[in-house]
Amino acid sequence: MISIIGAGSWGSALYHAIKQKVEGEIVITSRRRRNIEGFVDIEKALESEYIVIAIAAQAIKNFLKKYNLKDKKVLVASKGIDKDELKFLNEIFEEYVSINDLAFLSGPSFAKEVKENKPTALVIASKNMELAKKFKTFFPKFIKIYIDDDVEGIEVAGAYKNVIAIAAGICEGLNLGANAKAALISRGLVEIDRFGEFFGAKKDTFLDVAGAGDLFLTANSTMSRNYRVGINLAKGKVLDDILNELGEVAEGVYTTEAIYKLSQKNNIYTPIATEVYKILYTGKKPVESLRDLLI
Ligand SMILES: NC(=O)C1=CN([C@@H]2O[C@H](COP(=O)(O)OP(=O)(O)OC[C@H]3O[C@@H](n4cnc5c(N)ncnc54)[C@H](OP(=O)(O)O)[C@@H]3O)[C@@H](O)[C@H]2O)C=CC1
Ligand SMILES: O=C(CO)COP(=O)(O)O
Repeated sequence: MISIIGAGSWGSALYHAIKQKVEGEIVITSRRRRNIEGFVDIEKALESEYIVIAIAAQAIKNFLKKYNLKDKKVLVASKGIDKDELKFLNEIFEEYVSINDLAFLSGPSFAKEVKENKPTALVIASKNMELAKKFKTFFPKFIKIYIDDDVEGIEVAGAYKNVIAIAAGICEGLNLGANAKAALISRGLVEIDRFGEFFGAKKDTFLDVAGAGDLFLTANSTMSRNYRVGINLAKGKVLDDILNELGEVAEGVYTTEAIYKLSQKNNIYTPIATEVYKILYTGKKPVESLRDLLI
C-alpha cells in the first residue's frame, strides 16, 4: 500500500498519477475528510510502508510531531521553508525520519496538467539512491523522473521559485512589460543560485528542471497561485483577501519570510526576496519595490 498525505491539488494529482502505475492499493488522506476515490482516515494511511507528503509546508512540523513516520519510506512533495524554525523541509524531516528513508520530489508540475496526463518532468532527490529509484517506479510514463542526490538544491529551488513568482506576478500586474519580467526571472535565478550555494546546493541543480524549469513555469503563468498573488498585490488588494479568495496555499508568502530572515542572519544578498518581503509584511508599495529592483 502507498499513502498520499494531503488531498489538496497536488496530493490528488499525485494520487491520480501513481494510481495509473502501481498495481497495489493506493490511498489518500487529509486533515479534512473529502469525498474522493481512495480516501481513508489517517490511521489507515499510516499503515503503509511508503508515504507521499503533499501538505502545506508550514503544517509539516506539527504533522510530524503528531504522527509517527519513523521506519516509513517518505517522499516529500511539498515546497517551502519553515518560517518559524527557519529550516528547509529536509532538515525538519531529518529530525523525525532516518535520512536513508527520505526522498524529495520537485520540478515544474502544475497539478491540473498532471491530472490531464500531460508530459511532465520531475526530480526525485535523496541521499539514498536505491530509495530514489524505488520511488521512481511509482510514476507513470507521462512523468519523466530524474534522480539526483542534491537534496539541498532541490529544496532551495522548489521553495525560492515561489517567491520570484510573486515578484513576476507583481511585474505583470503593474504592466511593466515582457522585458522587465525576463529581467526579474533571470536575476531571480541568479539570486536562487547565490542563496543555494550558501546552503551547500549544487549549481547544476538550478540550471535543470527543478531550478530554471520550475522557475520559468511558475513565474510566467496565471496557473500559478504565487504568480496570481503577485498580480493581485499589484492591483492593490490586501494580502488576507487575496489568500482567502485563492482558497489554496501560496507557499511563497511564507517562504518569503523565511528567506528574508535567513538572508539577514547569514548576510546573503537577496534583493528580490527582500522587496517581496517588504511588500508582504511592511506595506511597501509594489510599484516602489519594482522601481527599486529594475531601475
Ligand atoms: N498544486 C500544484 O500544482 C503543486 C503543489 N506543490 C506543493 O504541494 C504542497 C501542497 O499544495 P497543494 O495541494 O497544491 O495545496 P492545497 O491548498 O490544494 O492543499 C493544501 C494541503 O495541505 C493540507 N494542510 C493545510 N494546512 C494544514 C494543516 N495546518 N495541517 C494539516 N494539513 C494541512 C490541506 O489539508 P486539508 O485538505 O485537510 O485542508 C491540503 O491537503 C505545497 O507545498 C505546494 O507548493 C508542488 C508541486 C505542484
Ligand atoms: O509548484 C508548482 C508548479 O511546479 C505550483 O505552483 P503554485 O503553487 O504557484 O501554483
